[in-house]
Amino acid sequence: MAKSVLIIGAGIAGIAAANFLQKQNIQVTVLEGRDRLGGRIYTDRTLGYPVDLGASWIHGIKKNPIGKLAKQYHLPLVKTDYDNLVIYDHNGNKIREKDIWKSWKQFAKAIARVKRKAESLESDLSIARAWQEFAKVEENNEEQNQSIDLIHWCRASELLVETGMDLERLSCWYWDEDEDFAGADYLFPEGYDRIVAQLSENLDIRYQQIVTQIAIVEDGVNVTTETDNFKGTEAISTLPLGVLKAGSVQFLPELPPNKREAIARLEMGTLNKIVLQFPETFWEGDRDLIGYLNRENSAFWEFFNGQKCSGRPVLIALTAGKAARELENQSDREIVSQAIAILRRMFGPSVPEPENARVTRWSRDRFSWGSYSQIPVGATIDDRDRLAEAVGSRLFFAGEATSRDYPGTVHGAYLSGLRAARELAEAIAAYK
Ligand SMILES: Cc1cc2nc3c(=O)[nH]c(=O)nc-3n(C[C@H](O)[C@H](O)[C@H](O)COP(=O)(O)OP(=O)(O)OC[C@H]3O[C@@H](n4cnc5c(N)ncnc54)[C@H](O)[C@@H]3O)c2cc1C
Repeated sequence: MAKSVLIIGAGIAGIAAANFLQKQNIQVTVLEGRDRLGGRIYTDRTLGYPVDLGASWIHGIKKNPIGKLAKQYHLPLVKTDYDNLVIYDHNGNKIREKDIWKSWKQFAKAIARVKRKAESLESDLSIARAWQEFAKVEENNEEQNQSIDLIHWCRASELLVETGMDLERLSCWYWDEDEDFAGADYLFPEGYDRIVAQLSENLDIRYQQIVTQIAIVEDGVNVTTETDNFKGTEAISTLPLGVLKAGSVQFLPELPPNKREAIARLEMGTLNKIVLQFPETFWEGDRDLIGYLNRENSAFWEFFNGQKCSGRPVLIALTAGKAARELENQSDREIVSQAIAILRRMFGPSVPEPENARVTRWSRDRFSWGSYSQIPVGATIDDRDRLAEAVGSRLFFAGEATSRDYPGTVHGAYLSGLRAARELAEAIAAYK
């Protein structure tokens, strides 16, 4: 019987899987709920130039498959460096560089101690609790408020903004269990979506097909969308963890208990971006990152200098975790004015109103319900493997949350798509 595979989701995982299978001469149809490609790779061009509202960076270029694709497709890249950083306090004082590096060292020592101590305990605990018990930072820094604030800034930058998860939820045992590629980080000045566009050439992609049911039947898989029915001999689901958690797609028969439990245990973190385009630059344009010593615990710790990539006077405020989710309840105008208020504390009252702004709300996006998956207390890294397991020989799973080694990244999602496609191809070969 001729094979025809259905792939659910036209993010990088789904497109990677489709591309692989089509090259094996297997007929593939991709079903996508949105009216565009890329999922959490989302390049906005409404400002007249590309701005990535989802993924921006290739994290670690060496041997990174996304770096290889960029080279293969001749896509220009811009190198960035998180260490090229400046930090201001709420009175507009610039922190001395040597104080920043001293705090990074203190933070690195403290978090290593926290992790070591936590791992000697019988059960996992949140980073926030473990930090409180074992960091010993406050005791060592009596009367040194700025130094403590700086260590808290490092913690927020490394843990909160990086994972999008509140430290009260984030697992101390597993938060950094993923692997890294070596080398510098790079941005796509023409937009991250160029990668997905290139990979998806000649694929049969059906847009605005919002999947509501995936049923394994005797001779294949039936997929029902809000408007149509599709029949395949096999299927690959790349539905994000947030969508699986929301339960908006029914599986028939029900997914096995170990997969359902893993879905319930893992969580989505939230990272949002507020893109602010100004008439001109008022910050140090050669810096990559501008930090805010957020003593009052506002939603804002970091502003990324978008000028390096876009050539325009653009700052991108990054907000994460609960503060980011709460901010999503407000209007764009209110969110922007809060970001501007923080910039005025850092750079003074002359900071102008932005000419243009774009605001993301990833935790309310019905096609992802969050930015990327994380391991909270109560879940383990094995839950990612449970998420990745095929159901029988017809239904396969991919997506960033299924990646044990590289979760929450574009390269992890891409590799998961290839892994699921290989599993499917092997299953076909086995019953030929
Ligand atoms: C703000 C932000 C910043 C990030 N920054 C980086 C970064 O700098 N570097 C990096 O490597 N990674 C980054 N990431 C993570 C990266 O974007 C993701 O890990 C990766 O893109 C996930 O790919 P995926 O194919 O697994 O999922 P997705 O891209 O979410 O693809 C899943 C697809 O399924 C579709 N879908 C969902 N529900 C349905 C349905 N019911 N019916 C049909 N289709 C459906 C979705 O629309 C989507 O297109 C960032 C993510 C966010 C949100």
